[in-house]
Amino acid sequence: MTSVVVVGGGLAGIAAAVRLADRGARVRLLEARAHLGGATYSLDRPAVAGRSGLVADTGQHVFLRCYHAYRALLERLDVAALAPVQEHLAIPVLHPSRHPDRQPDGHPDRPAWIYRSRRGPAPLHLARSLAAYKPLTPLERLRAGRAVFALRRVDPDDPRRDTATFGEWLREHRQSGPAIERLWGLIAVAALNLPPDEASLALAAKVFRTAFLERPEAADLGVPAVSLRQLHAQPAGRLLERLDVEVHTNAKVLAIDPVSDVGTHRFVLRTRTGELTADAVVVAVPHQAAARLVPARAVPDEGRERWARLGSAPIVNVHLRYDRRVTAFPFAAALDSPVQWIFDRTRAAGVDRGQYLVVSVSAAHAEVGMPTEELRRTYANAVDDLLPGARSSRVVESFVTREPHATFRQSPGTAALRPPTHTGLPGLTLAGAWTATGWPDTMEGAVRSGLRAADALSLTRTPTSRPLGEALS
Ligand SMILES: Cc1cc2nc3c(=O)[nH]c(=O)nc-3n(C[C@H](O)[C@H](O)[C@H](O)COP(=O)(O)OP(=O)(O)OC[C@H]3O[C@@H](n4cnc5c(N)ncnc54)[C@H](O)[C@@H]3O)c2cc1C
Repeated sequence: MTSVVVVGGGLAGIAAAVRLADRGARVRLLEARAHLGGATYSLDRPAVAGRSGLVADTGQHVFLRCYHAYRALLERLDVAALAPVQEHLAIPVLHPSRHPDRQPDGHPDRPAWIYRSRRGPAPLHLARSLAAYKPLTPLERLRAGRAVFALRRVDPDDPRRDTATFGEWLREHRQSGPAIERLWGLIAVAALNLPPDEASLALAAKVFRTAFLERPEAADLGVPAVSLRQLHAQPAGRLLERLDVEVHTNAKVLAIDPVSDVGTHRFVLRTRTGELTADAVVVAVPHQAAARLVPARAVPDEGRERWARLGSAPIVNVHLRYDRRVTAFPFAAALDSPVQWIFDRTRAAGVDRGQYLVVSVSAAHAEVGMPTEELRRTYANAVDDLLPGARSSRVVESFVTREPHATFRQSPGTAALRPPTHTGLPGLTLAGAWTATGWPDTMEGAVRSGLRAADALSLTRTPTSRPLGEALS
């Protein structure tokens, strides 16, 4: 039986381990931290003086109906029902009431909506929503419609598209500053973790084409109804155990040494507590860690140095717990506000009284270093401006989670820096949302990369009743 070590227990490593176990390999998964889940994890806030504790995700995660590999993994983990996808895309877009000029119908509480029509092919399924989108002027809406059709002709896989920013392309296509901020940026910043003026056109085209321009249902939004720990780490631990995968947490791999033996390779992996050997290795760690870990015989120095140039971009979440219910929206985007997106996480976090809202701030280069008190004050005030119900409520608990290296920096030029699955050493493959998946740094990219890295080891297939995303990698 081929023995494989998967290094890294994020979604890429979990997907690889499941696939390899399905293929009949003896699989061990080594994870540096105390838990599986990688970037998708949760922390416990203790109960204090009559207030219950809660489980907070360190970063709010959403997904789309077109995340086929990720959703197949949820199915395999038996948790798909805990991550419902809306029947039809519908995103309320809030405005602070102090901007009456841009209020839809002059009503302070009524949001604009980005939604899809129930009938009609893509991208016409967005026509009604765009025609009624009051944050843009009628001329801006018309020009946005034309840009939608032009974007269909941008091939995300064409390397020339990775030399320009999305912002440059939008301006070339007559999108005004407000249109970029109030429409395109709303999606692009959340999806690419960079503003349009810094994000790669190729990756933006991938997002907009896949989500909005090819299939009408593709962008229906999924939001976990439980914590990320309940959705990923815990069920993955259970499934891997059932599949006889040995999971070692607190097991940081310090070195991987290939050992050649008459034409075949074996690998010796060193951790703080000892060594283990394997026939094959999937390295599923973030790019900074991979650059240190992957042996030079697998990828030469200049290749690994390129990975460092992928850089990183931060995401900050501000968590606000109110003494009463302040909004009926399960989530909303916001304009003209420091708030980008806001999510009601009350039930998901196990909060039984009041309402627990999480503000998610992507491309948070300025915010990541701000003092916690300033972030709490700024965002609580901003939520007051967006949700009148919040003004008459009291914030009973607030805290901030920061992920300085949430994603790689998805700017032009990154396509050439992302490595393929195969390395120069047969038996050692790469996975991770940062590798060349064709997708941005997302949960979908992570799962796809893990499946591909497992398949690239070319183990013989053994029948399994519930294969994980066989057609997807
Ligand atoms: C705040 C935040 C919000 C996000 N929002 C979204 C979203 O809404 N939608 C979306 O699709 N994506 C989102 N993402 C991105 C998504 O989380 C990632 O793309 C995905 O989880 C990456 O998975 P991965 O397995 O490639 O890497 P990781 O999750 O980083 O896993 C790598 C694992 O390797 C381990 N490791 C590192 N070094 C070693 C070592 N030497 N030995 C052993 N183990 C090691 C790490 O501890 C980690 O567990 C978000 C990310 C963040 C941080």
